[in-house]
Amino acid sequence: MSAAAIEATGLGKRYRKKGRWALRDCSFRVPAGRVCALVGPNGAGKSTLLAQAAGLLPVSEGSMRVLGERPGDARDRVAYVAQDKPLYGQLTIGETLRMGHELNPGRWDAETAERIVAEGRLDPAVRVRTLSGGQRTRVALALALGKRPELMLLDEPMADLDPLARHQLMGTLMAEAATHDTTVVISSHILTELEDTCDFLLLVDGGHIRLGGETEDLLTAHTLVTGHVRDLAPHTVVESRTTGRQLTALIRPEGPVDDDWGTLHPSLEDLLLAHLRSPDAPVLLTPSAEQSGRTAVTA
Ligand SMILES: Nc1ncnc2c1ncn2[C@@H]1O[C@H](COP(=O)(O)OP(=O)(O)OP(=O)(O)O)[C@@H](O)[C@H]1O
Repeated sequence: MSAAAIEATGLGKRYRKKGRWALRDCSFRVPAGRVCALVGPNGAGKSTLLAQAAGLLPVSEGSMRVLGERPGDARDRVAYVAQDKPLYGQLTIGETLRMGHELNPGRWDAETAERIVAEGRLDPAVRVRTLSGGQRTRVALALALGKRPELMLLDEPMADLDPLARHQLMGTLMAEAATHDTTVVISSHILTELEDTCDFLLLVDGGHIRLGGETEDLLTAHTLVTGHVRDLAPHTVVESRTTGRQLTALIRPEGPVDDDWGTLHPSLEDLLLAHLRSPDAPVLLTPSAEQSGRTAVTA
């Protein structure tokens, strides 16, 4: 089994004593070198999980290892781009990149950081406080990629970028990740963006991991069936809906599927939406996402 970039065992977080759990009982691993989509509805716990992995939020329960270390200890090798992209407004873009250089001696990739800024046609002499939301995002990603991290934690990084900039920056991000074998964990609500770029998936909902594993494996483990289906046994049913006598269901086949049923391969969107609409569907972690010593499928 390949090394893990992130491993969590029984991970939990609550922000206030006796408050609601933002994350609970999360056990999973993200293998090194993967581009992992972190998806889930608003308030699911994605930002909490990323901030914990970045070493910025203490773990309330359970444990987490990042690049084999306690999260805070791995900070030099990790780049984290938070949703609000905190940058020093009084610095110019050029000064911001110089700060990146000084904070990351021996690792800093000035050429990449400067190229990302230049591709956005940003003047290095301009102060960060005068930038638009999307332009700040570009500078934050330039800082993150300039660090040449082993792990990038990106919290909805593309949300305020125009479609062209999003496409171009996503391309740069993926090319850099592939060249340097960087692990990327990226949260987003834009499923199409993730479908094209991510090879690993974590679905968080209500503070729990619902799905985890190689995207291909998770898709292959499911089938969309339609037809005059009365009994879906022995298959595991994620979601089923009936219109008249016609039934449509997303199942995890537990053996051959009836020849009379129509079958389709689900898209990533089919898979995620069916799980989000069915919070009681059993959890599925493929072997690459499960913690060593745990079973492949946990209910
Ligand atoms: N600083 C905080 N204090 C108290 N509760 C918080 C805090 N930050 C987050 N929470 C709560 O923790 C839960 C998870 O929030 P989190 O921001 O991690 O979700 P998310 O999946 O990133 O959501 P979104 O998609 O809207 O960004 C929510 O119920 C939220 O209200």
